Amino acid sequence: MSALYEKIGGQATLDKIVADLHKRIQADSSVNTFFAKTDMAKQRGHFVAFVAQLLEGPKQYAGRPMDKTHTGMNIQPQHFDVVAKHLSDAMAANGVSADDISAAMARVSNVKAAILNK
Ligand code: HEM
Repeated sequence: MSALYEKIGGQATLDKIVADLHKRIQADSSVNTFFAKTDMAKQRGHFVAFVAQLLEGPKQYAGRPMDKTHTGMNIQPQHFDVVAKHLSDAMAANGVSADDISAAMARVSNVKAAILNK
């Protein structure tokens, strides 16, 4: 079990963070068009599993790799930054400390290259 995954409150907190993140994304016209045809309930499950794994929690992500998932979307750095900011705000809103948010976001930035310009 990872210190970080446990520290932020484990699965229960992560579920809340990702639900909150999706609300923020859907309310933001600079990124919500990307998700127009997405089944958000299904995507939420995948995202929770992926982020749990990223934080060294249980290995349960069984979705597609990041480059394949985002193929054809032509995601630009500004889109990535908007989604990353919503994720960081969602963590803060759910009681994650500033230090833990920084550590989590450093891991999220590791997947940036796999997601951009695909
Ligand atoms: C912040 C880092 C990001 C991570 C860790 C991430 C992770 C994921 C994961 C795990 C999935 C589900 C994969 C699957 O269904 O097999 C997914 C799907 C998706 N992502 Fe990302 N993503 C990120 C950033 C973004 C950004 C910036 C955008 C666009 C602004 C985006 C757009 C999408 C869309 C539209 C889908 C759904 C595809 C579909 O409907 O099948 N993602 N992402």
